[in-house]
Amino acid sequence: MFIEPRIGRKKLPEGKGQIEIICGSMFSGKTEELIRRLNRAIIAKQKVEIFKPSIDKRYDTSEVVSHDDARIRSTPVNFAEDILLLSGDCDVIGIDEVQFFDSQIISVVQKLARQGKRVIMAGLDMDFKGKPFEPVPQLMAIAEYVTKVHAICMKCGDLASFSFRKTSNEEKVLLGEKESYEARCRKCFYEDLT
Ligand SMILES: Nc1ncnc2c1ncn2[C@@H]1O[C@H](COP(=O)(O)OP(=O)(O)O)[C@@H](O)[C@H]1O
Ligand SMILES: Cc1cn([C@H]2C[C@H](O)[C@@H](COP(=O)(O)O)O2)c(=O)[nH]c1=O
Ligand SMILES: [Zn+2]
Repeated sequence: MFIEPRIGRKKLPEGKGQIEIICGSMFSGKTEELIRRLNRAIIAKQKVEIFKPSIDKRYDTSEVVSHDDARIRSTPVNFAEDILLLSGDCDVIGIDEVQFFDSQIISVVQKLARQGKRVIMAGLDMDFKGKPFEPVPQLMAIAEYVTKVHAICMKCGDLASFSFRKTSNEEKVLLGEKESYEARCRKCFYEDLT
């Protein structure tokens, strides 16, 4: 389990922020882990702002919601730059579904960390073809802390790192949950990839 290197009521000094990213396949617990870290920051009475891309309307238009219905308030935004404008003087920033943001997200999170903020993101590291899902690989490179979580393969029960798409749609972005995707291990993913 991720243990915060520091937490408390004092603001991080200017320039001493940090970037954390939680990545993995669908159903691997990224959103649950993001909510867990944000709730602990709220308990520590830190000022927390949470964002998600406004295209993600799966379970709720404003809340961040896990597949198991864990929920936390959030602000939907259209562009990465909106996060800079809306984060104000908060201490901690949470961002879910970070794979759907434009490439500006990289400079945005770097600026926030240099302002002394703790930035915690969750997102898919690979798409339905098993290819890296930009901008997540670049965010992993600049993060101080990278956590990769795993789901359970729906075919064999091993650990899963891939998101298998069950429909023939070839668009990279296709919102969905269990009706359209299932978690798979490497073997079971490539066996059925067309
Ligand atoms: N194949 C699976 N492997 C693991 N958890 C699953 C699976 N299918 C459904 N779940 C549920 O999904 C929850 C994780 O949801 P969530 O945090 O939203 O994942 P993610 O954000 O990575 O898609 C688990 O606690 C579990 O209840
Ligand atoms: C693999 C893959 C997924 N998506 C979509 C499907 C879901 O709406 C989200 C991922 O949600 P989760 O919280 O990680 O379960 O992304 C997509 O658009 N394209 C893909 O290749
Ligand atoms: Zn498998």
